[in-house]
Amino acid sequence: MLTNKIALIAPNKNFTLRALDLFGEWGEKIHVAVATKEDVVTIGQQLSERGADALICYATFNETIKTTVNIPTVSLRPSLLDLLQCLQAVKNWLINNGKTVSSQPVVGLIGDAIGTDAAAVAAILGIETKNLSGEQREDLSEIAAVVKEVTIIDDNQPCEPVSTFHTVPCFQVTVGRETVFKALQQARELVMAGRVERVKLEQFKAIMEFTGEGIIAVDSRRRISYINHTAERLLNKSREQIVGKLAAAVLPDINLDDTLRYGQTRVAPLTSGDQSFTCRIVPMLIGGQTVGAVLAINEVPFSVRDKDKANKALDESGYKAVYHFEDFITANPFMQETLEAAKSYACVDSTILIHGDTGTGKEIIAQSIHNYSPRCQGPFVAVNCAALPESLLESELFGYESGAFTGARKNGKKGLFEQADKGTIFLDEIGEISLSMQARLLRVLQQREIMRIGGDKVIPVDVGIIAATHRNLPELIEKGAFRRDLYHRLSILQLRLLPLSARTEDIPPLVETIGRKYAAKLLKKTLQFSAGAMNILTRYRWPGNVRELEGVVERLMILKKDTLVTAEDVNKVLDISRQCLNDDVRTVPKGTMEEIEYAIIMQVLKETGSHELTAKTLGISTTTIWRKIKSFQNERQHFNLQ
Ligand SMILES: Nc1ncnc2c1ncn2[C@@H]1O[C@H](COP(=O)(O)OP(=O)(O)OP(=O)(O)O)[C@@H](O)[C@H]1O
Repeated sequence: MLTNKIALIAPNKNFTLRALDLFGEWGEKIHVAVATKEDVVTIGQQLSERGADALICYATFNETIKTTVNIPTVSLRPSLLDLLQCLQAVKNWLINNGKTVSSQPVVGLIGDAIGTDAAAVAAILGIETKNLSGEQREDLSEIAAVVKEVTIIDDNQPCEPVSTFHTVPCFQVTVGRETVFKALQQARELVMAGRVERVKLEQFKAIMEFTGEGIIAVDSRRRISYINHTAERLLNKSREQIVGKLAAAVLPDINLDDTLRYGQTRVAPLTSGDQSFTCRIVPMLIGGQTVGAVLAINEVPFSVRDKDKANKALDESGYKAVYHFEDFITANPFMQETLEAAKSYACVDSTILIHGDTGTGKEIIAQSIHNYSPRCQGPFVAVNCAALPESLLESELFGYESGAFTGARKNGKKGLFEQADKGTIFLDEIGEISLSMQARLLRVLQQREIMRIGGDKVIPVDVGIIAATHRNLPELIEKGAFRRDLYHRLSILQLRLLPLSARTEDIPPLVETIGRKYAAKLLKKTLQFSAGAMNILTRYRWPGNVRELEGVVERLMILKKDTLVTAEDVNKVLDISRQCLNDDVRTVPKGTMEEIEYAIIMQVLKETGSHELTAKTLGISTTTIWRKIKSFQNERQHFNLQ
């Protein structure tokens, strides 16, 4: 055990003796060890193990040692004043010996501790130098050929061999007493700061031991730096087995990328043996920089079997989100930023509004947000507000009590808000709901409670709300068709999805991913698209966006006998959609855009007999079909038209 908590690592015996003299003079009992380049790491580690709180290391030793010991180190090298004193003596010698300082008196500098600083100070004094620090001892004879007048060496080089090989005088730059004193002071301050930090750390650890949650800290290099007892118990592993290990090796379920790279908080399931836990991953921030992550592991009271059962129940109810952010293919920078924003939104509980045309991926984003959020274990309930008449939408959303209306179930019915409890409700086509429904919805958003139709009980609901629309809601507000207060409630966090025509760089990767998906589904080989084929695909307008693109790739997959898709193939397949539309347009009477659209939809609906097939034929979603029919009929009613 060291008596004093500070130790010095010196480069040679002379240095040691001088340092010991100084420490003796100041009444300091500092342990001084001599090291070489080869054994300095071992000596540093030994001193640290023997209880040193800080090391003062001679110049270049410090660079080698500071990353190998876990105590602070202070570098001890000649200060500028030390260099100035030595170089002034050299200058005086040159002058006294009749050498002209500025006319080629070559002064050799040897030693890593004096390098560039000495050259700079010499330049100020008008002395020309040559750095010989890289030269080997054996080459000292050659130094004589270069060094015309004087050699200056650092503390690490004894003067003797230099003077043996050539006759020029040798001056040594020594670390002065002032410099040693400053290093000692600095080491003391670091020890003090370290003590304060250690006390804080002990307090922090004590607090961490008292929290009910398992806590694991991970540093920026993804190594586990701390684990509390609860986490040891939950993972059934000891501190020794975990600390210092890579997080990925110990916790393979946990993905730290989003937290360490983007500073995001997220929640993820964590399994250990047959136990399942919920893990919150929070960034560790210092001055706005992410320097690591803290994992808070929460014991959830169900086993893997129960979890499977719960998942099965979710599967059976159909209220399950299948998409994750990775499923959203995009190479467009704006959309990539949108995905990042969506990930951040997933970590908070505010209402999110997604704008985007049909088929741009609003539902994928809504599902991904749910799966990324702390609500991911709960249900994901999607409601298409345009697909249901108002009375039905109301009873679907809020449920009803027994006998609430004729035809109501005997025992009443839970509404979708209740079914989405602890999960997320996705209100698609929110722009289509009536003003009275908007008023009811506003109350739910404000109070997070509902009342069933025919009931008098207030039921609290714990749901995340995501709404989506293709409509320009501020425009609807101006027309009096959408409540401003509801809009403000809904749009706390907003996301905008670009139409496919505004992000054509997404078309090749989407074609590839969709192609692979259908190839697997239809047990076929993947398609190769010629440059001409891809050119047409990227120039097409894609009114039905990604959904339409999916339809085109699926059609190609079915129709193609070989795997190479040419421009002609693409034109043919795109022509089917165009023809379908054009033929129908020719058969409908002239009228407004809405009237023509309505007529086309009704005609295809008559031919196909199903909303799904109509949607597929026209390259739009069933939601859009429902919405267009409904909005056309509403308008007719509103204006009393036939
Ligand atoms: N970026 C994308 N990457 C991969 N698939 C996508 C992407 N965007 C959309 N899709 C696919 O396109 C189809 C339509 O997506 P989605 O239902 O999410 O669109 P939407 O905007 O909700 O449409 P609508 O408003 O008409 O309901 C889905 O099959 C989805 O898988």
